[in-house]
Amino acid sequence: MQELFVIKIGGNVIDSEAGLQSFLKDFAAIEGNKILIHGGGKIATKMGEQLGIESKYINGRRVTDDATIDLVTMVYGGLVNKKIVAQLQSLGCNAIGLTGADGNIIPATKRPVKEVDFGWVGDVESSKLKVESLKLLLDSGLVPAFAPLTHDGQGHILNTNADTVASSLAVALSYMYDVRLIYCFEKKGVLENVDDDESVIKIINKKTYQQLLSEQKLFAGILPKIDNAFAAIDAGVKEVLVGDANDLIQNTTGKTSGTLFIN
Ligand SMILES: Nc1ncnc2c1ncn2[C@@H]1O[C@H](COP(=O)(O)OP(=O)(O)O)[C@@H](O)[C@H]1O
Ligand SMILES: CC(=O)N[C@@H](CCC(=O)OP(=O)(O)O)C(=O)O
Repeated sequence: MQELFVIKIGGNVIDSEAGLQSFLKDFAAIEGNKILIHGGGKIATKMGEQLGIESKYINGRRVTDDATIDLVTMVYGGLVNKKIVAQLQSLGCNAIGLTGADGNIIPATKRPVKEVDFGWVGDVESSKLKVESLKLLLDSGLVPAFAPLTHDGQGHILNTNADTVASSLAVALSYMYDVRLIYCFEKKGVLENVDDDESVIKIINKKTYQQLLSEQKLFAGILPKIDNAFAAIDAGVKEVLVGDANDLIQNTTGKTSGTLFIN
C-alpha cells in the first residue's frame, strides 16, 4: 500500500501568523500523499468576541448554538481554510479546501441531548465516511485541506472537533493507505510536566495513559487528543504521533521527537 500522511494543525499555532507560515512551509515540502486538517478554535473565540457571541466549552467541546454554528462555518470553512489554501498555493502545494459536507466525505450525527445540549455539534461515525473521492484528488496531485466541519445529511453543517476529524479520516483511509497520523501543536509532545518542554513522553500506551491520568498530569485539550490518537491506532492506523509543529520535517522523516502511540 502507498503511504499517506494525515496531519492536523492546532489552533494555538494557527493563531500565530509566523508559526502558521513556518508550519505550512514544512507541510508543503513533504513529498507524496498528504492531507491537512486544521483547527481554529482560538480564532473563532476571538471573532465571536468581536460579534458579541460568547464561547462556551464543556468537556473540550464548544457548545454550538444557532449563532455559533454560523460563526464557526464562517471562520473555519471560510477565513481559516481559504487563508491556508492560498498560503499553500503560494508555496507550490496544490491544496483544495474542503469541509466534511463537500463530496459527502464526513457525514455525522447531531450529538443527542443528554445532560448537556451541545447544539450543532456533530459526532462522526467512522464507518460512514466516504473517502473514495479523496483518493481521486490525491491521485491527481491535489492536497485536501479540511476544516473541522461535518454535515447531518439534512442540510445542516455541524461543528466537529478537529482532532476527531483527523482521526476519523485517518481510520477511514487506512483501508487504502498505510496512514501516518501526526497531531501538530505548540508543545513537544505529551509532557510529563506541562511546563517543561524537555519532559516529552516518548511512547505512550493505555497503561501509561491511565497512570498519567491518575497522577493528574493531563488536562484540557490534550485529553481529547489522546483519546483520538488511541482510537486511530486501535482501528488500524499505522503510526500515530503527537508532536511540535516546528518538528514536522523530522517527524515525517523517521527522527521522531514527539510522543508515539502504541496499543
Ligand atoms: N501533559 C500535557 N502535555 C502536553 N499538553 C498538555 C498536557 N496537559 C495539558 N496540556 C494542554 O493541552 C493543550 C493542547 O490541546 P489543544 O489546545 O486542544 O491543542 P490544539 O492547539 O492542537 O487544538 C496544550 O496547549 C496544553 O496546555
Ligand atoms: C465541537 C468543537 O469543539 N469543535 C471545535 C472545532 C475547532 C477545533 O477543534 O480547533 P482546535 O484544533 O484549534 O482546538 C471548536 O469549535 O473549538
